[in-house]
Amino acid sequence: MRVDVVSIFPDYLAPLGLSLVGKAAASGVLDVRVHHLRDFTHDKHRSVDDTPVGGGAGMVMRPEPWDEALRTVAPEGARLIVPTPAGRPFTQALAAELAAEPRLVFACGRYEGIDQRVVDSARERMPVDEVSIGDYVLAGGEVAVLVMVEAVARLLPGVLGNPDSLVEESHVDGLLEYPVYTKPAVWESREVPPVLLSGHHANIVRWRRDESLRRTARNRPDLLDRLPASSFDDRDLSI
Ligand SMILES: COC(=O)COc1cccc(COC(=O)c2cn[nH]c2)c1
Repeated sequence: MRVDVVSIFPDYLAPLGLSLVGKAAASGVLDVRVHHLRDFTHDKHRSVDDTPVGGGAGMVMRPEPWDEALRTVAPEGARLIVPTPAGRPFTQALAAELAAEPRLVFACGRYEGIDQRVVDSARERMPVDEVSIGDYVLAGGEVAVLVMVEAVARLLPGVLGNPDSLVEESHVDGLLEYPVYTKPAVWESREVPPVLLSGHHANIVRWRRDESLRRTARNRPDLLDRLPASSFDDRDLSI
């Protein structure tokens, strides 16, 4: 997979060279390229923003540099992702969908945002997703890109040491993951739940499912509404 990122703060994307994503890049599974938006300006001050039409506080990113950057960086066949508080939610399902794409381009907005005509124009050339990583406002899209690239990269074949860990994790089966424990069996007088030491695989599976349901009911009751009724059969969900 090739990933291009356009930003006025390209150094913000340096962490993509580290750890998991860095290894994926080194192994050739992922090819990440970061571009400076100002390289697509032609005025003396390399300006990328201007005052908002219609008034209002702050500045808006000008269409010309973005249009040139995206036409240069994102030829046919790429999918454009624009992080924005006004976007559709970024979910594990969307991460899995993006992991199947050959090319992704991320546009990092700053200030009050990018002139909307850039997005409208790009939609005529390629698929465009305006995506939110959460209901809060950041100073720019760069951090959201780090989040999304990591969530996507870890799904790529060969990136995770143990791909089995992708099966039982939060949001894969619609539930939150059960609590996990390691040695020692007793730590600071706190025992690991005995069922996990019992060696009864079926009991362990059931306990973990119950804990997932309990944790989901406590932290994310909204997720329970989406589950098929069969998910609950005879379970007691007392939290
Ligand atoms: C058309 O899209 C745009 O103009 C995007 O413009 C901006 C402006 C300010 C900040 C951001 C970064 O995204 C978030 O804050 C964000 C994403 N998820 N949750 C919060 C993006």
